[in-house]
Amino acid sequence: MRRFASASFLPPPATAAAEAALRFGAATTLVPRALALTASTCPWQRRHLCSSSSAAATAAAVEEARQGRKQMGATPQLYEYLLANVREHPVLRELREETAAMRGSQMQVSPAQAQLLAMLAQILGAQRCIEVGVYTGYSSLAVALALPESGRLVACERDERCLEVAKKYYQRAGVSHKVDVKHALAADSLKSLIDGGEANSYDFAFVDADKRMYEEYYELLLKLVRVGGLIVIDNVLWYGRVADPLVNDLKTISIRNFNKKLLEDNRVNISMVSSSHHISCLVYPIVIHHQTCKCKL
Ligand SMILES: C[S@@+](CC[C@H](N)C(=O)[O-])C[C@H]1O[C@@H](n2cnc3c(N)ncnc32)[C@H](O)[C@@H]1O
Repeated sequence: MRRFASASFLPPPATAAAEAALRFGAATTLVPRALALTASTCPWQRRHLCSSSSAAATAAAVEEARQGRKQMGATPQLYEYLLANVREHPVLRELREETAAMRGSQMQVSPAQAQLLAMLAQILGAQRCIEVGVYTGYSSLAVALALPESGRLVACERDERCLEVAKKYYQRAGVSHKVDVKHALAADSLKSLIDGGEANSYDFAFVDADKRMYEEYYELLLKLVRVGGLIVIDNVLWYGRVADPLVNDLKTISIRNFNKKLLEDNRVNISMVSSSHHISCLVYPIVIHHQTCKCKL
């Protein structure tokens, strides 16, 4: 039995022309073989927070997040360029702007990451998705927008106030009917899905919540995601800390152990992505309906 596990994401955008193009049509292609992607990437936000990080580096990273330069490894100039070249739905942009003023805004995936998540779901032909760790909804909204009308995204989050923001933007973007919000501890929500007979019925999952629970989420998601589906796991490089033998806090150790487990787990195929902005470009051809398409290709 093979599944894929992969991880992480992205930044925002920009042009009006690009905005209109963001609604992905229903994907129709299913992965032909039983594969599971397990990979993850380091969040752009805290790229300077590697082991040897000084207080100054930390402050720089915080300032960077505050300003929205959330692309790991990107200079301000490169980040601006990324923003100008990533398609971001206008409602995603509004959500990103509202979230920027909120506590924890550095947790939000970047627009480029969200774009990659949405494309992965689209390539998979995903109909049924799960997100663990919604925050204010940026990544979940990006995936929901990419799902067909009949698609469903189970959005697991424990923080009610964050969910209020997320739900507002699901509605604004016209995708509320696709999102099943689970306000509870994510592990409990995932267990409920399994108990409800939904094992092996999901195509795609994104994990972006408490790091010390990754192994448990992974095992639960392996039950829920079908063979040939994809599990994307954020933050597996933990801003470089996993590679620093001098860093041994509990979260870092958990992620290190989790990565080792994935490496040795022959139930899945894995791909560890070191930084989304190192990916040159993924282009997924779509059917264009000339009367309605406003895409600038
Ligand atoms: C990194 S943020 C998610 C960011 C989100 N993917 C986005 O793009 O905006 C992590 C979220 O996980 C939630 N979380 C942490 N532990 C959780 C748990 N045990 N159950 C449910 N949600 C949890 C936090 O409340 C937080 O909102």
